[in-house]
Amino acid sequence: MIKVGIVGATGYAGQQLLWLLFNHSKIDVCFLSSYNYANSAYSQVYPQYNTFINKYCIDMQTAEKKLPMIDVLFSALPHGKFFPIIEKALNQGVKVIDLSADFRIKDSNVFKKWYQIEHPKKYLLKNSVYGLPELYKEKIRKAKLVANPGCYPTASILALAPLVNSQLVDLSSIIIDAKSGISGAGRKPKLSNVFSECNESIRAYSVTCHRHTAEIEQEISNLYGDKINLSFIPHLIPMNRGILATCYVTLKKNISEESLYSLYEDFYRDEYFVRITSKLPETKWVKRSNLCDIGIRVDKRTSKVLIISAIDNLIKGAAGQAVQNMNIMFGFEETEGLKLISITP
Ligand SMILES: NC(=O)C1=CN([C@@H]2O[C@H](COP(=O)(O)OP(=O)(O)OC[C@H]3O[C@@H](n4cnc5c(N)ncnc54)[C@H](OP(=O)(O)O)[C@@H]3O)[C@@H](O)[C@H]2O)C=CC1
Ligand SMILES: CC(=O)N[C@@H](CCC(=O)OP(=O)(O)O)C(=O)O
Repeated sequence: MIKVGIVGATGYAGQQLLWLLFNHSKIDVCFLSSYNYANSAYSQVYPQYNTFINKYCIDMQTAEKKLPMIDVLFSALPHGKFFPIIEKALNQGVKVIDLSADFRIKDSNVFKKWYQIEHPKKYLLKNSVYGLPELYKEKIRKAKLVANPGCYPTASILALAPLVNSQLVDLSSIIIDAKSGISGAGRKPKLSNVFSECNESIRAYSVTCHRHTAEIEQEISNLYGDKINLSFIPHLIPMNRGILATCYVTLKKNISEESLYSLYEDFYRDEYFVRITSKLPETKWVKRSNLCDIGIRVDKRTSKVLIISAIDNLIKGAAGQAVQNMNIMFGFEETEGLKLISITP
């Protein structure tokens, strides 16, 4: 059994993480931190845990004192709130999995441009590993600090990786049109996320300036071996969870849909959580699972390739991927606690 602490356990991602860890056979959860609910019973915040989780939430100062008890610390705090404690955890030999964006962008100048702050722990960036297991499994195995990817980047990078890696892509052509359910914005109340503001409506937001553009570009450029700029357009849609990313790419030469399917199947041959599907993905087929479904179509009239991916933003896009990373870091089966499939309806 390994001992786990979660800071930010009362947010949507933290709660989803606790739900997954509760069903994991090798985990003992030692503490749960909250900001507004410190000293409240966790089951008061989320009554579905009544009789199952008897713990009380603690504040960050108390969490810090409990670091010597644990083997791994998950942070599901908002960006920027984890910096004061991360060093203390690492210095005490605690492995860290950070669900925020604080350690995803390797170049601190790029981080400053997109997050508008000077990175306060630059020296930790060189040792952080981008936690996308389908690309970085061996590095994750040895990592002490894993930066869990964002939800949109997970869906987008997995959709584009095989094609970009094959060097077939026209560099200037990539457009990602992505849609997210509202839980992607977290539990913290915000007027624009209120039911009557979002229901029966779809809106694009942060067009040309969403911070995930930098994260996707970093990984796509690494795969290609040269700097790639791309267009990323997120949309908010009126459902609780799920992301659908439609990626438009022009290839340097014509290639059949069948060959593209073979390319993708080969690339993800050993990856349990990626399914290459002939039927086009829908969020409902991956909801509440750690799966990423990917479908491909070639538009012969325009020579464009369309790659469509679907994930659950809170699982493969956050907590499930974090558990997948923990499994790899601690030598457990990668799928432990994550063999979940969607329920219909
Ligand atoms: N939602 C999603 O789909 C995804 C989220 N993420 C990332 O995961 C992290 C958590 O996101 P999410 O769960 O959506 O956010 P929420 O707003 O739902 O939760 C944030 C959590 O952090 C706590 N918190 C907030 N401010 C502070 C503070 N100043 N000091 C200490 N604790 C604080 C909150 O406590 P309390 O509730 O008690 O106030 C809560 O437990 C973020 O970094 C986000 O970017 C990553 C991928 C997907
Ligand atoms: C719908 C919605 O608001 N989504 C969030 C992305 C959440 C996420 O995955 O990303 P981070 O971990 O980088 O915050 C947004 O657009 O900021």
